[in-house]
Amino acid sequence: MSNERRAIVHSSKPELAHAVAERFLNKVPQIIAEFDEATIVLTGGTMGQAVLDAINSSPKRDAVDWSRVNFWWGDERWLPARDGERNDVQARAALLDHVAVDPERVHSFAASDSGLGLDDAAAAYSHELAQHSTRFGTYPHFDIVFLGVGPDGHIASLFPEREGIRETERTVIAVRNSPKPPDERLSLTLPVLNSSVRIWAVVAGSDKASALGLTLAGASYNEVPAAGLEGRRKTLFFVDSEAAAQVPDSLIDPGQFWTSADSTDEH
Ligand SMILES: O=C(O)[C@H](O)[C@@H](O)[C@H](O)[C@H](O)COP(=O)(O)O
Repeated sequence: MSNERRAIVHSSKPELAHAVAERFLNKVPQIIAEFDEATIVLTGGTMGQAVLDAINSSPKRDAVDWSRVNFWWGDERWLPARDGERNDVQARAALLDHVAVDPERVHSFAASDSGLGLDDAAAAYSHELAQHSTRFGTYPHFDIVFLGVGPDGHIASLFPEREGIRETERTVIAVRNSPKPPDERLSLTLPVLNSSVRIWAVVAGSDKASALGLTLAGASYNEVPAAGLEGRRKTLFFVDSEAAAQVPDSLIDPGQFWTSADSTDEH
């Protein structure tokens, strides 16, 4: 199957969040029907949370058998377990606390008050991934990886011109001196993110236009980490019109400027 990579443009941030939520709510039941479970990697950041909020407010929310959904995170901020800036705390507040998830299927990174050091926390998550790996792998099969993209092109906690973005052996890294606060973070590495069947990057705002343009024009991933994204089947950049300002026309989905009513299309 060919690997597709393209941008799907929505007119505003709320439209964008709503459309991605609807797509998710159509896709996940199909995945569960076929494989008996669905495995999702969540992201931090404003659009990641906006999508979870939109999923939570959708009338289709309760049509999903949430007890069959496995949740992992692409990255985490190294903060205490209850800190409101943690990605998992935000995701729980936006969605996971409102649906009947199976707690054993929700895989948070360790917190800074867990008693583990940062490197041990990275090793622990790596171990947890391996425990749920497919037959030959060191991490699970992922159906959908959600990501945000920073103004510098970072994804998860993989930043431009840092070692982490070039890591190919480890599945999880500890990040220190992060350009985006907090200073310390944990992140899946690019090969793990790219192992997903689908990558859905959700990107909004004019401050992301340059990074997104470079990403889709094929910049080096060392300089623009998002340019290294390549899911096994589809790599979709769901964007608002401000973020799309520098994307070459040929890479914009022909159904561009979809309204939410059009977004039930399934790929
Ligand atoms: O923990 C985090 O901060 C992230 O996972 C990070 O990679 C984020 O997704 C981007 O920085 C985009 O964030 P915004 O959507 O808030 O710009």
